[in-house]
Amino acid sequence: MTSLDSTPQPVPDLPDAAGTPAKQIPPAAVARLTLYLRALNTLLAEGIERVSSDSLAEASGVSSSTLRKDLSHVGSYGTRGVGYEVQYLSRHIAAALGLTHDWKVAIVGAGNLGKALARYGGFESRGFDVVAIFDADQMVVGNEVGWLRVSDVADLETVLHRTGANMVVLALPAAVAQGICDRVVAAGVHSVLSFAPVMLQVPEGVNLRKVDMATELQILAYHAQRAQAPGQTA
Ligand SMILES: NC(=O)c1ccc[n+]([C@@H]2O[C@H](COP(=O)([O-])OP(=O)(O)OC[C@H]3O[C@@H](n4cnc5c(N)ncnc54)[C@H](O)[C@@H]3O)[C@@H](O)[C@H]2O)c1
Repeated sequence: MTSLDSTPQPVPDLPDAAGTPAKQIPPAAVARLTLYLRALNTLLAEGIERVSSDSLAEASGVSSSTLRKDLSHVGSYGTRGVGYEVQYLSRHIAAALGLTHDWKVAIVGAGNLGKALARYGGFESRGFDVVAIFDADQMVVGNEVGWLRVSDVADLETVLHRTGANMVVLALPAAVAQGICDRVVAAGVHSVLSFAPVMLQVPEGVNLRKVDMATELQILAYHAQRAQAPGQTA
């Protein structure tokens, strides 16, 4: 049994741009690749075709040497004096991160958080299609959330299969999260993102990520406090 928290975890067998399995990319580098991708997509939207490693590093908030090392994991080195071709590199990183797949996301829990996530328009442009939202409360089932209608969690397995959902977000109370997670996994979904404030257990081979804003705020508070302490630099 494995249980992961929001600490970046090793990502095995990421495919390279050609779709063949590549060697494992260190978790911290995977996290930074998402930053580079975001910066590259901003450049693309601005019509910029080439970028130097220094500029891309600056836009991503990392050093040039870190950027070059991270990009070497996806086999993309750029050309000295010419830099990186923005569209090519963006596609290359997206492929390495598995973002060229068709991800269909189902949300379980149509409360404050679940509804906000379902209504957020920014997932689709990044390749994540929200295809279903569930709740157990019969006052909520059948309600419209964005363009979706809330399904009864009693029909979880049927709707997951019908919609082809391959990722599930848990926006549920802690007390029910493990039971729902078990059903999701038994239904064949192997990627779960949980907002529930509880440690979940999943079988080997299932990727579980936990988002915990309170922990992130505590880490931020720690750094802020250190920065304010006499003799410390930010
Ligand atoms: N990780 C974070 O940063 C973060 C931030 C905010 C909230 N949360 C957590 O996310 C969860 C949702 O928060 P919220 O504010 O949306 O709560 P909420 O009470 O508004 O929504 C929870 C929803 O889950 C539904 N539900 C309860 N049992 C269910 C079941 N067995 N199957 C399906 N649906 C069920 C409820 O009917 C309700 O609609 C909570 O556990 C909360 O603590 C985490």
